[in-house]
Amino acid sequence: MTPFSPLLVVAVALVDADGRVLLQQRPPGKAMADLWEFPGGKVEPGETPEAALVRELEEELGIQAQASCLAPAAFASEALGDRHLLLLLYVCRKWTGVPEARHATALTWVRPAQMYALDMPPADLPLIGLLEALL
Ligand SMILES: Nc1nc2c([nH]c(=O)n2[C@@H]2O[C@H](COP(=O)(O)OP(=O)(O)OP(=O)(O)O)[C@@H](O)[C@H]2O)c(=O)[nH]1
Repeated sequence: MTPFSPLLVVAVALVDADGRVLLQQRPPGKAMADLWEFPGGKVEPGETPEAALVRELEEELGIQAQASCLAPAAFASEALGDRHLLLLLYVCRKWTGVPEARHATALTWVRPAQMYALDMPPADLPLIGLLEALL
């Protein structure tokens, strides 16, 4: 039997002072192009989830967050092509710098209830209600 080897991805709901959450739009030409997603990405071998998220925030948005400011919030478990995605969602309210779209097509700040109107990856859909309850 093939061992179960999930794709481990970390993502974060960056929450501003008005309770809005940052989403970024995936660029054209990539899988799930144009969908709105939480900043984040794959955990590399040997990395902790928190270190991976700190790295992704710097790479994707040019902001600095401390691992201690990343609060584990929810997770998603979803088939993704021939893999199985485990997505760990953190909440973060404190960072340094102003997010800029270094990889994404665009950024937007929205309340969780507004996410239902956006096209998001299937794994993210159950996370919207959880964020509504949480924030
Ligand atoms: N960052 C992020 N990834 C998500 C979300 N939802 C979701 O299904 N994913 C999936 O999780 C994986 C994230 O890995 P990634 O960001 O490193 O990969 P990528 O496809 O953008 O590009 P890459 O493999 O060229 O780096 C992608 O397959 C992405 O579609 C989300 O809300 N945020």
